[in-house]
Amino acid sequence: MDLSQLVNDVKNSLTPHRLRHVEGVVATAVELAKQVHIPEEQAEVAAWLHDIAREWPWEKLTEASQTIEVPAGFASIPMLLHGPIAAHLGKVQYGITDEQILDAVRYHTTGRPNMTTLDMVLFVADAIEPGRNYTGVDEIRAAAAHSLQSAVRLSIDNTIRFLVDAGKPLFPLTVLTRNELLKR
Ligand SMILES: Nc1ncnc2c1ncn2[C@@H]1O[C@H](COP(=O)(O)OP(=O)(O)O)[C@@H](O)[C@H]1O
Repeated sequence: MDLSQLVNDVKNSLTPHRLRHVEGVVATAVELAKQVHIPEEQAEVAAWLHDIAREWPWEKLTEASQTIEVPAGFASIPMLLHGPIAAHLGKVQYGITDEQILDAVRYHTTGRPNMTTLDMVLFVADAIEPGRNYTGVDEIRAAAAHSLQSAVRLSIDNTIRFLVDAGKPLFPLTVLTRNELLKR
C-alpha cells in the first residue's frame, strides 16, 4: 500500500478545516491504538483514509455508490456513503488490502454491532480529536481513557440526541450498535 500517496492526496484535496480534523484523528487514533495494544499503523492508515470523500457533493457520492458494493441501507442517507466510498478508494487507489482497516473506515460514521477494537479506535478518535468541541465531548474523552466501549456508546448517544433534536433521519445500524454495546 502507498501511505505517502494517500497522505499527499488527503493534504491536497481537503479544505484546511477538514485536513486539521483528519490530522487530529490520526494523532488521536495512534494514541488510542497504543493504549489498547493494536498495531499503530492500522490506526494511522484508517485515520488518513476515513474522510477522503467527506467533502464530495451528494450527487458524486450517490453516483459512485452505484458502482461499488455498499452495506445495506447506506444509500438512503447519502452523507453516510463517504465511509464505504473511502474504503473502496483505499482498496483500488491505494492498494490497502487489510480488510480490518477497510471495515473500520466503512463503518466509521455509523458503527456496527460487534465493532472490532480498530473500529472503535477510529470511531472514538473521530469523536474526540483535539479539534472537536461540542457539548459532551469531555465526557467522551474521559471515558476513552479507560474504556473504548463506553466512549463509543456515549458518542452514539450524543449522535442520536443530535439527530433527533435536528429532526434528521437516524440510521438503524447505529441503534443496533448501541443495543449490542448495552448487552456487553
Ligand atoms: N448514525 C447516523 N444516522 C444518520 N445520520 C448520521 C449518523 N451519523 C452521522 N449522521 C449524519 O452525517 C453527518 C456527518 O457525520 P460525521 O461524518 O460523523 O460528521 P462530521 O462531519 O462531524 O465528521 C452528521 O452531521 C449527521 O447529519
